[in-house]
Amino acid sequence: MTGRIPLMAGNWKMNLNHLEAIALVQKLAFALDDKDFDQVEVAVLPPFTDLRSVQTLVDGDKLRIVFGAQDVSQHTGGAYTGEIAGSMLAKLKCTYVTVGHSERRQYHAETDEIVNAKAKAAFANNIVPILCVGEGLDIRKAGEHVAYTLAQVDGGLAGIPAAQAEQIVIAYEPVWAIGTGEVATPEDAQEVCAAIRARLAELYDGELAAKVRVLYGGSMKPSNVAGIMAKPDVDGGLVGGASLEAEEFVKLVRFRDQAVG
Ligand SMILES: O=C[C@H](O)COP(=O)(O)O
Repeated sequence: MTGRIPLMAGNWKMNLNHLEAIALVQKLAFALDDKDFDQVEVAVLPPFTDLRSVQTLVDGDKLRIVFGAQDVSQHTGGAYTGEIAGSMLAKLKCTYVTVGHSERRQYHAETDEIVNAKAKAAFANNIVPILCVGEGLDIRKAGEHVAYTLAQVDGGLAGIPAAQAEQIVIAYEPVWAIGTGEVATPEDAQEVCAAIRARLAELYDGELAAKVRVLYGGSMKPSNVAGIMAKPDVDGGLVGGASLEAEEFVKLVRFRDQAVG
């Protein structure tokens, strides 16, 4: 984690309405203190319908929690019913947006080309993409997980210049570990996160690779966070289920206080 500030990002997925969103952010703000925020960047990624409420709360109370969206259109605007443009997210002061989450790839047929276009749409609006990559169970069983994940990294970063790539966050999320309770071992997470960093060094250079934060996601919880975060190439977590309860998420932010499971 050399020189990189860990990022703990709560991906709320399709959970919590705007009132529940306000309540959760207030609980997090109450529980976390400056020492936490000095050591870890804390982000929430609520559904689109919550973003304005979260922004108003964060701005009004000058909270150190940052926020972002779970998806962005590859288009800039116009006749794309149901889509949300990057400029709209920028207007709400989103810091981050996830692109290529496995649930988008699986249920919405998002290809690497689309994910790449979405990453570019985010950068065009000064929003940092959290590029999600990771293999399914069949690929892991076949021993192809590193190659498969790196191909997604290549596809997601195609044509993205170094000045933007150095800001990106990459989240390694083995699909078989998402929402299943089946967590990857710290060694599994380290293997792929290190391979992602090595690929960044090949695509760009070592200095850039050393700056980029690579997160792990998949059934991260207080009982396993310390072991995973102890690995040198894991710089944080993209957390689903455990980000919906303030008490759990605060424990993940305070990963240094948790016992190694
Ligand atoms: O984006 C978050 C991941 O999909 C992990 O979700 P999970 O923590 O519920 O397994």
